[in-house]
Amino acid sequence: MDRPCHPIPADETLPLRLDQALQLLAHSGVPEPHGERGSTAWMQQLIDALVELSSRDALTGLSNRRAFQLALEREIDRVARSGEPALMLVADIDHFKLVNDRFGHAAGDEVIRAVAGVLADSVRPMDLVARVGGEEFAIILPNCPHTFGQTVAERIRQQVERLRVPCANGRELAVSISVGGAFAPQWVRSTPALWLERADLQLYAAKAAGRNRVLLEPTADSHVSHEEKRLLFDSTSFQDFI
Ligand SMILES: Nc1nc2c(ncn2[C@@H]2O[C@H](COP(=O)(O)OP(=O)(O)OP(=O)(O)O)[C@@H](O)[C@H]2O)c(=O)[nH]1
Repeated sequence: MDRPCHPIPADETLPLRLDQALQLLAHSGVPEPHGERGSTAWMQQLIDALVELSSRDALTGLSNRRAFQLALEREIDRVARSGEPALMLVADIDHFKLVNDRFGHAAGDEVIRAVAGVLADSVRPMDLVARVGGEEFAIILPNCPHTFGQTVAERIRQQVERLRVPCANGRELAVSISVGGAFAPQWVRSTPALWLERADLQLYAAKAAGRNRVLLEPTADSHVSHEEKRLLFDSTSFQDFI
C-alpha cells in the first residue's frame, strides 16, 4: 500500500553533496534540472530524474528488474481488489549464447536491444515491459481478458520472429523467443513470487517443447495454487471448502 508522502523541511546546516548525482545524470544523457540550484523545485526534479534512472535498464531503456518487482506488487494488489484479469508474460531469446559465441558480445547486445524494441512496440502504453535478466524479459498486461492472452503473446512472438538485426559485415541476424504466461488469480491474494513462478514454469515448458512458441497456463479454476488459497483463506477451516 502507498504510504502518505509529507514534504520534508530542508536542513540548512547539512550541506548536500550533489556532484556525483549530477555527474551520473550527465553521463546518462539526462539534462540538469531547470531553475535555481538547490531550490525545492530543482531538488524534486533531481530526485525524479534519479528515480527514473534507477528504474531503467541501461542497455535497452526498458524498466529494470527493480521497477518490475514494484509494478508486480502494485498489480497484484489491484487485481485482488478489482478482480480484473492481468496477464504476466516472460520471454527469453532462444539459443542466445550462440549469438554471442558466433557474432560477438556487441552483436548480442544489439539483438537484446532490438528484441526489447519489438516487445515495447507490441503492447499497449499501460503494459509494462521489463528486462529482468540477460536475455530475459517480462511483461505485465493489466486488464487483459483471458481470451486475448494467447493472441497478444503470439503476436509478440511472431513480431520477434520477423525481426532482422543488422550486424557487422552486412549480415542480418534472425532470432526467436519462447514465451510463458500466467494470469494473476482474480480475487485471490497472490504473491509476486508465485505469479512469476507460474509464468516461468510455462516458459520452461515452451523451451522444452522446442522453443519459438507460446505457452500460457490454462485458465481453469485449477490455476489457483494451494499456496495462493492459503494466502486468501488463512485458516484451515475455510480451506476444506475450496
Ligand atoms: N551480449 C550479451 N549477452 C548476455 C547478456 N546477459 C547475458 N548474456 C549471455 O546470454 C547467454 C544466455 O545463455 P543461456 O542461459 O545458456 O541460454 P540460451 O543460449 O539463450 O539458450 P536457451 O535459453 O536454452 O534457448 C549467456 O551466454 C550470457 O553470457 C548481455 O547483456 N549481453
